[in-house]
Amino acid sequence: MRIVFVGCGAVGGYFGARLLQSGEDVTFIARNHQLAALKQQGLTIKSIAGDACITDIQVMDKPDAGFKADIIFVTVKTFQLAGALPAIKSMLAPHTRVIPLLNGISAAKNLMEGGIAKQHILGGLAKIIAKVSEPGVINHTGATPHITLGLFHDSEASEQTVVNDLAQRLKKAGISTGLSRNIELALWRKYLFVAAWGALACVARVPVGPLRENSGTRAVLIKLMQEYRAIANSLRVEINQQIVDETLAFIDQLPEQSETSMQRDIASQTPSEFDALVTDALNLAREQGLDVPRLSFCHAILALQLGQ
Ligand SMILES: NC(=O)C1=CN([C@@H]2O[C@H](COP(=O)(O)OP(=O)(O)OC[C@H]3O[C@@H](n4cnc5c(N)ncnc54)[C@H](OP(=O)(O)O)[C@@H]3O)[C@@H](O)[C@H]2O)C=CC1
Ligand SMILES: CC(C)(CO)C(=O)C(=O)O
Repeated sequence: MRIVFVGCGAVGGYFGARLLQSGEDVTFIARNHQLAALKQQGLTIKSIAGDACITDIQVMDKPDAGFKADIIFVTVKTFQLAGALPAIKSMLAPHTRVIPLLNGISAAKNLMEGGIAKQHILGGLAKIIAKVSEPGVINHTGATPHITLGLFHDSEASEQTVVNDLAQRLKKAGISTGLSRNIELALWRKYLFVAAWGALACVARVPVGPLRENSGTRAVLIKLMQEYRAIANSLRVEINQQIVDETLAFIDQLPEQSETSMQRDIASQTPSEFDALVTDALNLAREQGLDVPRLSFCHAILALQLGQ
């Protein structure tokens, strides 16, 4: 099975490397410094789950003519998805399945709006705390690396075979893998965590420790999570109080200094996933006629800072 990762950053590089170690046929579509480093020195993983150094990587900046994939994991950032579409499209054969591992709840929709037919797309999400520390080097510092796969509610039931086969390969590679019967809910659950925490953390400009310990910001965080929950519920995604409580409990046990990638990106004035994590949610709330005062506040402050 030919597995391609479009984007070889923290997520693509980590999971691609683990699949390579397990003997899978993996190709990366990469660019810039990462492309040069992968060609010259290979891929190095520095990880709390064990280091790895893999030379002789199959990597291209754009797929060769006629190069087709069986599985394409999309592992670029949300604002890079449109730019990755030509590479994805050129690797599609009728049986190819495309699995976005991006944060947010709109990647599948954006792939479809970008011209990728629905039958090619399966659901997925990644959990890991990792970053590219220097070209060719992925630093995994937190969380058990995990991938959840699942069919969308309107996918063909026969697609389950593809998902099951891929899950077996991921597990064989030592990757914690979950199969979700409700991938929309799983994506929203992750969204509730990373977007609500991220939006407030970007406004407050503090790591998670002070944000959750200060009674004022903790109260705002809880209300903001309820607003994300209300948006999900208005779309018939069953984020319930138990999920909100579990998400808060998860935030409560993160290392004090944790920050979200959107927070780091905004602080360093590099492009961020603000549109996918904050603006998308606000637009959905407006479409549904919901009053979301904390989300509106965070959006207004951040949009102003970002010059939008
Ligand atoms: N990092 C983490 O711990 C986690 C991240 N996520 C999510 O996963 C997604 C990916 O994040 P992450 O891996 O951190 O991001 P990175 O920035 O580390 O990696 C993205 C990579 O894709 C490359 N890229 C972008 N467009 C193209 C293109 N058209 N062709 C080839 N390569 C391209 C980028 O290159 P360049 O640098 O040159 O732009 C970069 O190397 C995001 O949605 C993120 O929110 C989810 C869970 C955890
Ligand atoms: C899980 C977490 C918080 C890891 O960095 C993330 O997905 C993000 O920061 O975007």
